Amino acid sequence: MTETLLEVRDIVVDYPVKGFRKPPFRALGGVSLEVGPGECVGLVGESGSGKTTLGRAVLGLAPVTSGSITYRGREISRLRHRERRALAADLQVVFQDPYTSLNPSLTIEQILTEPLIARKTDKQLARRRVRELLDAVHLPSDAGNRLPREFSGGQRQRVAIARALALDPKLIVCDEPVSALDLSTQARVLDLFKEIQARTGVAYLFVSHDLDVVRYLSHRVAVMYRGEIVEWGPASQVTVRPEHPYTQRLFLAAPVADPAKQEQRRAERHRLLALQREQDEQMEINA
Ligand SMILES: Nc1ncnc2c1ncn2[C@@H]1O[C@H](COP(=O)(O)OP(=O)(O)OP(=O)(O)O)[C@@H](O)[C@H]1O
Repeated sequence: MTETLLEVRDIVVDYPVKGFRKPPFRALGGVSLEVGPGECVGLVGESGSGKTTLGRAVLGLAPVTSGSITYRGREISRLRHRERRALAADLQVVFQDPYTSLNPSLTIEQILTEPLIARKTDKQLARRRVRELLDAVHLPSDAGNRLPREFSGGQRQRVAIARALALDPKLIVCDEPVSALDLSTQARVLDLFKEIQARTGVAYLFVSHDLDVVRYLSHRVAVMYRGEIVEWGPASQVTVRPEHPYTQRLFLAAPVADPAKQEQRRAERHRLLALQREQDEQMEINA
């Protein structure tokens, strides 16, 4: 990748903590990565490692204490509301839960035309665009007249993807977009993400706790642990020959087909995680 679309440099995010004079909670402790045009960067790590926070920081939804986020060379981490709205065509998001991310009282057509109408797109053009979008995510053309509750989880996620695509974005932050779906639906939605990327050249910052998902889609992978990126590089390297001990442990946790091997991995992982916790606790005591 020669050009950089998104560049995150030393981002620190502190969440305020309720309570008198309580110090804020540092969710990201100086994180850097980049995403090239048309690239998929996978973000993996256990629950609480800061993946969602990083995605939210890119979208302007997390309180950035320091560091910079540049999109096509422009600093975007502290934009005003209006400037952020102007950027919405380029930066989009698909959330985890297709059951709560769509307005239940709007038809699919209304959901898909909303961002277009907000950009003053002519009504007829908007209608044509809805048909294109439904086609792009392999939903029938009459889906537009129906409500979200008439669709399965996988179909709803297709609607959410169509909505994200409505304004031809350059980058989509995908926050665990398949983890609420059953396995066979997951595979079909992942194929759709791949197909759309090949056709439109959109880039993804793809957050997932599932290494197989990340391995399948990503060109580069960042591994997060306790608010930091502990390993970053080409997917072929990070997912096949991880160098950082934490990544190696994380990979041991990934499910495998053979139950005996799975059990062996599980025991090994428990041992390593217990060891890690002990070391972390010791470091905290010493600090
Ligand atoms: N709004 C918030 N206020 C305070 N703390 C928060 C907030 N959002 C997240 N955190 C904390 O920041 C840390 C990172 O959370 P984050 O959701 O980014 O992790 P994650 O890796 O995406 O986890 P998961 O996979 O469970 O979603 C966690 O300890 C979490 O409790």
